[in-house]
Amino acid sequence: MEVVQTIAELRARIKTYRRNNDQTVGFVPTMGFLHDGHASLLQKARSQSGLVVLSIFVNPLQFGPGEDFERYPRNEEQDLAVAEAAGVDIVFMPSVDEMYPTPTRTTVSVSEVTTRLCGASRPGHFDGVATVVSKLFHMVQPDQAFFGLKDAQQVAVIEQMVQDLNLPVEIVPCPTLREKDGLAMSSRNVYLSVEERQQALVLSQSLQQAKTFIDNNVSGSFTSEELQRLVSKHIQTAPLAVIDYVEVLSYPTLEPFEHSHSITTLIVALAVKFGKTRLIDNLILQVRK
Ligand SMILES: Nc1ncnc2c1ncn2[C@@H]1O[C@H](COP(=O)(O)OP(=O)(O)OP(=O)(O)O)[C@@H](O)[C@H]1O
Ligand SMILES: CC(C)(CO)[C@@H](O)C(=O)[O-]
Ligand code: BAL
Repeated sequence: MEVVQTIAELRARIKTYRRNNDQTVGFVPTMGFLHDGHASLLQKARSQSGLVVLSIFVNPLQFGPGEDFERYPRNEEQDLAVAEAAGVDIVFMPSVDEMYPTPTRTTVSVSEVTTRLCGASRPGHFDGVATVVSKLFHMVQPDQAFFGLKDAQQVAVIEQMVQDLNLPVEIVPCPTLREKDGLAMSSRNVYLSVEERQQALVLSQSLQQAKTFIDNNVSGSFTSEELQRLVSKHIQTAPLAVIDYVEVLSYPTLEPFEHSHSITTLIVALAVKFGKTRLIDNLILQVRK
C-alpha cells in the first residue's frame, strides 16, 4: 500500500498502473476515522476493481459556520491499518492547501435533489461535497466510485452530478453497516456520551417501526404523513433527542408525495441532534403495488 500526499504523486501512480494493466480503478472517498462501514466500501471496491484508491480528506468546504470541522475526529495510524487490512493499493491524504491552494472560485452546485433534508438544514453543504468529489474524480479518474447509502442524499446528488456532467464513472451505492444494536456506524458516533449513545437507538428503531408499518399494511396504501408521524413520535420518546428533520420522500428524486399510490421507491430520512452531535439515518423501501 502506498500513501501519497500530493496530486502529482497520485496521478503518477495511477498513470503507471493504467499503462501496465487493463483492469479498472475503484475509488472510495472518505473523511477518515475509518470504521467497519468504510471497510465494507473498501472490500466491495477490492472485489470489483483492479486498483483500489482511498482518499482521506476532511473537506472544509462542506462544513458550515459553527459545525464540527475543527473537531472532526482524526486517527491517521488507525486509518492506515484499516486501509491495509482491506487491501487498499493507494491512500491519498492531501492537505487543505494541496486541495485548495487558492480561494475556490468554481463551485459545482446540484439543484433540486439538494433542496430538502441535509441540503436544507446544512446550507452550502452539498456544493462543498459536489465540488470536492468532482475534483477528486478528476484527480483519480476512477471507473467505479463507492458511496454509502447512510448518506443517501449524497448518493442522489453524486449520481445527478455524474449524469449531468457526463463523468465517465459508475457510482456504486453500498448498504449501511450498523452496530449490533442497530445504530448506523458513523465517525461522529464517537462524540456521544454513554447516555446519548443509548438513546440514539431510537433512530434505527423508529425506521424499523416504519418498515413494520408498511410490511403489515396489507392494502399497500398509506400517506407519507402517517409514516412521518410514526417515526417522529418514537424519536420523541428519547428525552435527549432533538429532531432536525424527519421526512418521507420519493427516492432518488427526493420529492414530497402525499400517497403511496404515486411512487415506487420511498425514503424515510432523519437527522437528530444529541447535544452537539448530529446523526443521520434512513430507510429506503420499494412500495408494494
Ligand atoms: N455505516 C456506514 N455504512 C456504509 N457506508 C458508510 C457508513 N458510514 C459512512 N459510510 C460511507 O463512507 C463514506 C465516507 O463517509 P464519512 O467519512 O463521512 O463517514 P461517516 O461515518 O459518514 O462520517 P460522519 O460521521 O461524518 O457522517 C461515505 O460514502 C459514507 O456514506
Ligand atoms: C464524499 C465525501 C468524502 C466528500 O468529502 C464526504 O462527504 C463523505 O465522507 O461522505
Ligand atoms: N458523510 C457526510 C459528510 C459530512 O457530514 O460532512
